[in-house]
Amino acid sequence: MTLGTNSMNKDTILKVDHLSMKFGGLMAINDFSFEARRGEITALIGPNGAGKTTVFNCITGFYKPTMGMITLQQKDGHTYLLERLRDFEITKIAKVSRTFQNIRLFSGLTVLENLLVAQHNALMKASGYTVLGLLGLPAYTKASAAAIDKARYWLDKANLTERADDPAGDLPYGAQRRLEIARAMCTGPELLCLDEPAAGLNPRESAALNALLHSIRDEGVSILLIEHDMSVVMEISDHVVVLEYGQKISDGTPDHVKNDPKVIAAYLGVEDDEVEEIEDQLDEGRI
Ligand SMILES: Nc1ncnc2c1ncn2[C@@H]1O[C@H](COP(=O)(O)OP(=O)(O)OP(=O)(O)O)[C@@H](O)[C@H]1O
Repeated sequence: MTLGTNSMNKDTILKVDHLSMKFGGLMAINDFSFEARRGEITALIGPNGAGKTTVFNCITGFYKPTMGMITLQQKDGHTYLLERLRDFEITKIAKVSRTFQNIRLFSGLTVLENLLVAQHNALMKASGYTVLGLLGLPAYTKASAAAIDKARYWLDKANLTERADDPAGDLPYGAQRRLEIARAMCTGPELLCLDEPAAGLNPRESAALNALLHSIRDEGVSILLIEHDMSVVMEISDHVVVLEYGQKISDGTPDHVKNDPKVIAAYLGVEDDEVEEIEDQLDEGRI
């Protein structure tokens, strides 16, 4: 659902208000609110089972939240209530793209073909949805050239140009991850949501991923990611939000969050008041 324009701060791209999600008797997300700013990398972190994927699934339309509002504000000021859109509308109209924990490429298609398939909607629109359009309309020819240019651009950014004609399934794991992100970028998102992009990567692949994410941010695209690898989170994020048992326990810069006793307690699985004692023991080298 579009809200037209509104009075939200123009630097906010995503506003999650009082989100709750219940599975039967389990309150997986409980009154969770946060904002992601435009042009920033925001990381959503928390221990296993904290509710990160559930929040992602609510934002990207895989789940309908039990309660709450998720507002996406585009650069031109148009806003959409994501919980009222269907998942394909979230990509197409609200311009939110996502990747998944498990790689989902067309492994038998080439790297380039994967990037062209992602632009299928734009190409079909230019064809007027007719075979004649596909064969002769100048609009289609123009759109098709633009799709190839965009694919080339993201191949280069993802450092995959040399592998363009290879089947996607033949790429090493880290390159497949970058291809998935390049494919999501070919849909022209304003917000890119990444579910554990660094999972299973070696340090070299992880560095290549960080470089790609920084170049995406530098183009003004906002990124929201779930990540377990704290070195990745601390290195690339501008803003970190921490969830525990479906509730927000911390929100701020990577430095702020890293030193927040509530976060340390959540990750170590101890009570808040035990944190100071643990910090002393760490300082004294007793643990
Ligand atoms: N479809 C579902 N049906 C029932 N319970 C669910 C469903 N999806 C998630 N849950 C439960 O909701 C809670 C939050 O799960 P979620 O997967 O969102 O956490 P997470 O922080 O992403 O965990 P992880 O880091 O392990 O991926 C868990 O207790 C999980 O078992």
